[in-house]
Amino acid sequence: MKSAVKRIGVLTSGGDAPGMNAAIRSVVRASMHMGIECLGIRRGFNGLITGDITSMDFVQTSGLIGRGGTVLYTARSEEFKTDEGRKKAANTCKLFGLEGIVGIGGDGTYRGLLEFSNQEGVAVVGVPGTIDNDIACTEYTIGYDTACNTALEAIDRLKDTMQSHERCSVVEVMGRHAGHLALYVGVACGATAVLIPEKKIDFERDVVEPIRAARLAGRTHFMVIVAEGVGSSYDVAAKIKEYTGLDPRVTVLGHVQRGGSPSARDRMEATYMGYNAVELLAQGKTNRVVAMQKGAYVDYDINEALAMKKGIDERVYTVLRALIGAEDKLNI
Ligand SMILES: Nc1ncnc2c1ncn2[C@@H]1O[C@H](COP(=O)(O)OP(=O)(O)O)[C@@H](O)[C@H]1O
Ligand SMILES: O=P(O)(O)OC[C@H]1O[C@](O)(COP(=O)(O)O)[C@@H](O)[C@@H]1O
Ligand SMILES: [Mg+2]
Repeated sequence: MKSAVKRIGVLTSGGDAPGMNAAIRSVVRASMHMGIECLGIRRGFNGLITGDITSMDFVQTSGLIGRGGTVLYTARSEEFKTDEGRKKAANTCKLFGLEGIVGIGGDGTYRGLLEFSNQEGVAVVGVPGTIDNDIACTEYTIGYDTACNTALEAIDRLKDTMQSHERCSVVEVMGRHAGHLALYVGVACGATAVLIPEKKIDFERDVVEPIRAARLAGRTHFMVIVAEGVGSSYDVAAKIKEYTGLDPRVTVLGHVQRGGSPSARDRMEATYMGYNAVELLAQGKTNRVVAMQKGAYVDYDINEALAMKKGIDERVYTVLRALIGAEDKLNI
């Protein structure tokens, strides 16, 4: 098959995620395999505006599969949200002969790609990369598995010292709009309570009662997981003190969750999705995003993808509530 594009660029944008490097490697090598030249665009959309472009080849992508972060750097570009910014980016594409862009990032990155393609006619494909797993069209985003495991490892360590001191721990997990990470980690660490932005919080029901139930069962240390999007974990801790008399310690896991060598799953997803993205451009397609649905790799129109909504996995939430001894009994 002859490729529809001869030269493309790859960029990473928004918050970084473990596995972005593996995706870059895959995009570059898949391109070479399909007879396409792939250039690296540094610093997200800013690099497209300023012409911050670097050549990429087989050797340069060697060793990238296991490296955290993104060698292309990432950025949040306000200028790209303007017509003038995108016009400058289009001139960069003309100068370097870029006919297509693969953008690895979150929903914001998809919006940027869409605006750019609509305004300037450059072919674009998005690859889902964010630890938040909050992109509606896909069950999985690159980085999520590693971030879950990183958070879990830290929480397991915290649990040791919380157990020794018979304390309550409040742990803030990343996710400014989404609670997928907090919920998953909460279930996996056997948390006493989990607070996520998708669920309206009744403090007595969702925090105090689970702590009480654990105490009545003989437990003397408690783990409360709070998603960033819920608000300040310090406020949650102060409220626990007020309601229970416990003196919680707060840990904000923060950006440590975004670092580290990607897990096997993230390396695999990044490699597959990167390959699929290049294949779409080679086939002459544009305005697509690669995704996973029911465990299979698929792709969507970006408009369609951005219009989709994604809630938390209600089944996981139900199981969590059941296992923390919440009162909402099922009628079976
Ligand atoms: N409506 C938009 N028009 C143009 N560019 C956008 C738009 N929304 C987001 N972007 C670009 O995408 C970048 C990344 O988006 P952001 O929401 O920060 O991260 P993520 O891609 O991880 O969701 C923004 O900094 C901006 O450059
Ligand atoms: O890097 P910053 O600007 O501190 O942003 C923090 C945010 O980025 C994330 O880590 C990832 O979000 P995006 O992938 O949408 O950029 C969020 O969980 C967190 O709220
Ligand atoms: Mg986002």
